Amino acid sequence: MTRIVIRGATLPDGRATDILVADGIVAELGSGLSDAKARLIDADGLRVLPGLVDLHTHLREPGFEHSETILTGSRAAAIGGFTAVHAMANTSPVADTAGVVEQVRSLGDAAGYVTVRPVGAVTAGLAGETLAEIGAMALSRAAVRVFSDDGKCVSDALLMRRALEYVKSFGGVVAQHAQEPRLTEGAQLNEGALSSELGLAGWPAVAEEAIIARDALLAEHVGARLHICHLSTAGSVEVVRWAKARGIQVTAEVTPHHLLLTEELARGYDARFKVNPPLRRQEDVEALRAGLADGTIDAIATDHAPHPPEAKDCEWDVAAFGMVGLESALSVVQAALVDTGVLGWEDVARVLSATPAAIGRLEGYDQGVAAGAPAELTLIDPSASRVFSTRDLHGRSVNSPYLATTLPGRVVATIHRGYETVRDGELVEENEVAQRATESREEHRG
Ligand SMILES: NC(=O)N[C@@H](CC(=O)O)C(=O)O
Ligand SMILES: [Zn+2]
Ligand SMILES: [Zn+2]
Repeated sequence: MTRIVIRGATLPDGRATDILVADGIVAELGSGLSDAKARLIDADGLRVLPGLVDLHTHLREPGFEHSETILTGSRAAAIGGFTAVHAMANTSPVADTAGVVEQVRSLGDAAGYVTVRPVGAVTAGLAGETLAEIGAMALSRAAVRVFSDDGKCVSDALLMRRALEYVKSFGGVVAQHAQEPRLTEGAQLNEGALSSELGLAGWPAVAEEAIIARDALLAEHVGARLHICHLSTAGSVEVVRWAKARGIQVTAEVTPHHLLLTEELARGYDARFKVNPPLRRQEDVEALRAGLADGTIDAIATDHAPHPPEAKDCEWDVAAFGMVGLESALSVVQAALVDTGVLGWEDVARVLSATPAAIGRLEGYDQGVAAGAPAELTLIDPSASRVFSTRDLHGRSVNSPYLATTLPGRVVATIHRGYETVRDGELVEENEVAQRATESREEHRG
């Protein structure tokens, strides 16, 4: 197994340390560490973070491999500093049975860049009519804990109640895409002065807030865990704050793009900025940042949503909703939150690693960067700056809203299960990573 010495890294809390990685774990922290057999990484000026965990990634396989595959999406994740992702269920076939989630999980294991944890659908075929095989997916080898019809809202209150009752029995969580369907028919962008001016159908904040309020009350009634996907409005932050004060088991995520970008970008009709939920107003951005800072919002999740050029290089009203986000997430978080003084790096470690792992019931991420923890680490250079381009995108799709803009920070190395997936700022080659992944699985079996 690979041994790695990271020399002179800065921990999230600002202390400097060397780190010895051996046998898949963080073996030792301290100064003057050396090991004749180890690979040496000079981390002078670099910040070490616990491996990032994404609660909300669209990997598109099976079924939409021209947009992304489990391998290409895993590579995009690794170069973004992630060591685990939760793969959304809106594939074809839908991830609504044990067979599909086990396939997703094992393709992720074989690729070896990140831990791929499948999200199970709440309803069969995402059709919103009958429950999916929730129990079978939970008991399967994929051990699914997060269930979501993301892309669609579980709008039927009785089905939502039944799903919450079901997941409660094994400590799972329902992750809701909060969008009241009747209030958002044909919606193209945030509802307000801009949607009127552009003459496009608006997506009102109340369509999100009403579902969050309803589901928080259902979660309270059932005594189950509820998670809210991609919170996007100031009102949603207030509703979640109220629900938490009431003791309801609700958690919420926000995307990097909703923390940085606003609806004004829709003016150019460039469909790279078309996303669901839509980009909102500057007031909403401010409220989302404040919600993260005060703990109302628990996690940042990318909602990486790859789409091929034919679905994006077209008129705004027929273009697909969604933007890629894995490769840019940490830079956008630095720009929106760290460089603006809203969060420190310890907070970043919490909202991008420990808390999303806890919500997904993913083990090994509760200790942060500490001796004895699994070797899931990200080394970043916060002083770097780059004009973001397609060369920075490693998935199959290029629908990034950040192309040609300057973003701070850069991932220099990512370590997953004790081996490098990113080295000197470049992805480690596929065969090498797959080989290391196989070795690591064999060691853990033996
Ligand atoms: N976010 C998006 O705009 N699109 C997502 C679906 C979703 O997250 O709701 C997709 O699957 O493309
Ligand atoms: Zn969604
Ligand atoms: Zn999504």
